Amino acid sequence: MVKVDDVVAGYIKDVDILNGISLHADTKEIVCLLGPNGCGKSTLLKTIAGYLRTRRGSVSINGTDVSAVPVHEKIRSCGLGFVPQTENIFAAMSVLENLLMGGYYMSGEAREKRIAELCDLYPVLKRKLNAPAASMSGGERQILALARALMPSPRILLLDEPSAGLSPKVLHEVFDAIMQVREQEGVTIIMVEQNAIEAMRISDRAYILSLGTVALTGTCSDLLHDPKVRELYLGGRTD
Ligand SMILES: Nc1ncnc2c1ncn2[C@@H]1O[C@H](COP(=O)(O)OP(=O)(O)OP(=O)(O)O)[C@@H](O)[C@H]1O
Repeated sequence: MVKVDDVVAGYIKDVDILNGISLHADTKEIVCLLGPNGCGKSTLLKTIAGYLRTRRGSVSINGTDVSAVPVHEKIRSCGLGFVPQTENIFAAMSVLENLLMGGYYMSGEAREKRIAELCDLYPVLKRKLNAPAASMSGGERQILALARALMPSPRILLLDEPSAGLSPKVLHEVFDAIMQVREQEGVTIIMVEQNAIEAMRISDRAYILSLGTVALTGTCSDLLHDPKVRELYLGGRTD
């Protein structure tokens, strides 16, 4: 379980971007973070990952305060995976080399076994294993970025806008891949998204942020059926 308790954080001295945010994600839950541009979604994800230090409050994983644990240590010892919004693959390397980089800390045998498992889960990786990552489409790149983060079998995955720049059809393929991660690997997922309705369709709960605070939270089925939420946060869509 991931717990964020009353967190304040920011980039510049005396300027707080997160203003006392609390949230949690239970084991095997998919939780999405929504809200307008600049409200602090990516900043919250970076703070959970450990790229940014908390100025107040705490981030804990399975009851242990990990607020001061740097990101590389969280990946190595806390079972955390992080897929940033941009520059999330090594374009100059092959698909195989990207996966090997994801398993940097693993033994050779464990890496090979894990690559075979991920190729079974995502056949596009098997088809393109020796191709340069730069030759992949946008959706394929997102699946590679996801698979690379999955190499060390994380228990918690943080995804920053996995559907950014994708067409609606490809977006659904990437979201299907995310659901597979939860179903087949039992991973807890916290995901920042701009495609709010689509993200809520695959998530259990959502937090809608505003100016670095939680404006609304609830189950996605409740939020999706709330006319006020649709009017204020979902662009008035009724489908
Ligand atoms: N590296 C940085 N240095 C200083 N300020 C930053 C930095 N990154 C983000 N910010 C500021 O923090 C605020 C929140 O940004 P953040 O990227 O968390 O928002 P967001 O909700 O993820 O937005 P978007 O939906 O547009 O990606 C913005 O005002 C942004 O300008």
